[in-house]
Parts: sequence; C-alpha cells; structure tokens
Amino acid sequence: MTTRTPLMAGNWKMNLNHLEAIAHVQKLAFALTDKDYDAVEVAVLPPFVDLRSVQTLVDGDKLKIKYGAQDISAHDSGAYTGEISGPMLSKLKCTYVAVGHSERRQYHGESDEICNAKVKAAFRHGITPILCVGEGLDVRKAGQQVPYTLSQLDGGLEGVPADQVESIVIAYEPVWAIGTGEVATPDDAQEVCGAIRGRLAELYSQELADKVRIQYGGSVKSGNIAAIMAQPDVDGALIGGAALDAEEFVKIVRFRDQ
Ligand SMILES: O=C[C@H](O)COP(=O)(O)O
Repeated sequence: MTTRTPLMAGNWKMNLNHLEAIAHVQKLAFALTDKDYDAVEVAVLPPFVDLRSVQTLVDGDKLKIKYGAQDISAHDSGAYTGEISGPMLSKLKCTYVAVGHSERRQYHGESDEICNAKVKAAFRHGITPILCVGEGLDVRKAGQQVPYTLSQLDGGLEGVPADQVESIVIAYEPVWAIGTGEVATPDDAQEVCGAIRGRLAELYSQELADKVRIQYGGSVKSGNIAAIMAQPDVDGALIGGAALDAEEFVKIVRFRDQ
C-alpha cells in the first residue's frame, strides 16, 4: 500500500509570459478545490521570468499550488551569463526544479555529470529536483530503454546521499513520446518506472525507494492519465502541452474521476 502523494506538475516550457502566467494560475486556483489538493500535489514550472509573479500570487492568495523552475545553474553565483542560481530560486520560494529535461540534454548538451551537479545545487538550496530521465526512439527500438534510463539515473544521483534522495522526484520521459502525441503504453511506463524504483532500492534501500515519487511524462492528457496512474510505480506526471490548457490540466489532476 503506497503512501506516496501523486505529483502532477505542469512544465510550461517556453510558453506563457508573466501576465499570461498570472491569468493561468488564477484559473487553476479558481478550479482546484481542497479535495483536489488533498488527493494530489499540484505544481507548475513556469519560465524564469514568470516566477516572481507566480510567487506573489501564490503568497498573496495563500494558494496551495506549488511552483518551481525548469532549470538551475550548477553554480551558486559568479560569471555565468544567462544562468539562474539555486539561491535565486530559493529566494523565490521555489519548491521544485526540473533537472536534465530531455530538451536541456538535447539542445544544451547537458550530460549526466552536469545534471548531477544541478541535482546537488538544488538540494544545497532546499529545492526538490525533478530529475528527468528517458530514452530516445533508437534506444527504445533496440530494446535498451531500461539500462539506458538506469544509467542516466545512476549518473544523476552519483554522490547524492540518501537523506536527500528520499525526497527527490524522478520523471521518466521517453523522448519519443514528448510532444509527439505518441504516448507510452501504461505497461511501457510501468516497466521503466518499476526498474527505476528497483534501482533506487539497490543503490540505497527498499524503504527509500518506496518513498520516492516517480512521474511519467510524454503526451499526457486527461484521456490517457487514468490508465497510466493505475500502474503501481507511477506516482504522477510531468505534463507539457496539456498543462497550458487550465481546464485540461485540472482534468488531469482529477484523473480519478476519469
Ligand atoms: O516536461 C514535460 C514533457 O516533456 C512532456 O511534454 P508533452 O506533455 O508536451 O509531451
């Protein structure tokens, strides 16, 4: 019997300016009820430039919605033009930060070593990393999705102690399913999410592995979320496109009603 609270996190990617962000979070706040928040943790990951506006709204209206960033610098300060540090995100009271999203790995050359440094930077400043892992189509076609993803997991967690890892969130996002409309089957999601939990048990302990939330991400919508959430090792979703539509995101949060 799991006691893990599902985490539904909307990764807005490079969408919604700060004014649109306010309107969007207001729509979510209007629709979501205490019953929703009791059942599911709800978070949004807006672009950096929206975070102060979202923080002001969440603080001012005492909203239960959580928020976080889409990336974090591995460094805490200094001559790193364009980067945003852990102390800056922590000052904005970010609960979460995505680390190693496949779009960061693909377009910004983020290696497992960089992701590992970013995981450590997040923990250093009291922010929970959502470490993203997952294979591309070539790896999936070769049937190597489990070893490939576990190797990313190992790299991302290198040297991270158990007392931090027990609060981490892992997002399994098969790259071939991101923004393509191609959803992994519930069995595909379970295969890799189950393997991730198994690996956490090997690296740390079964007790720790049972605490860690593992999300699925990749073309999640209200119509497919219930079957994915029915899998024993899937504890939520990292939602891209569908999170930009407030009504659709709320339906995903209410996956139990589907
Ligand atoms: O972070 C979210 C994932 O990349 C999934 O994006 P998507 O729901 O648009 O496929």
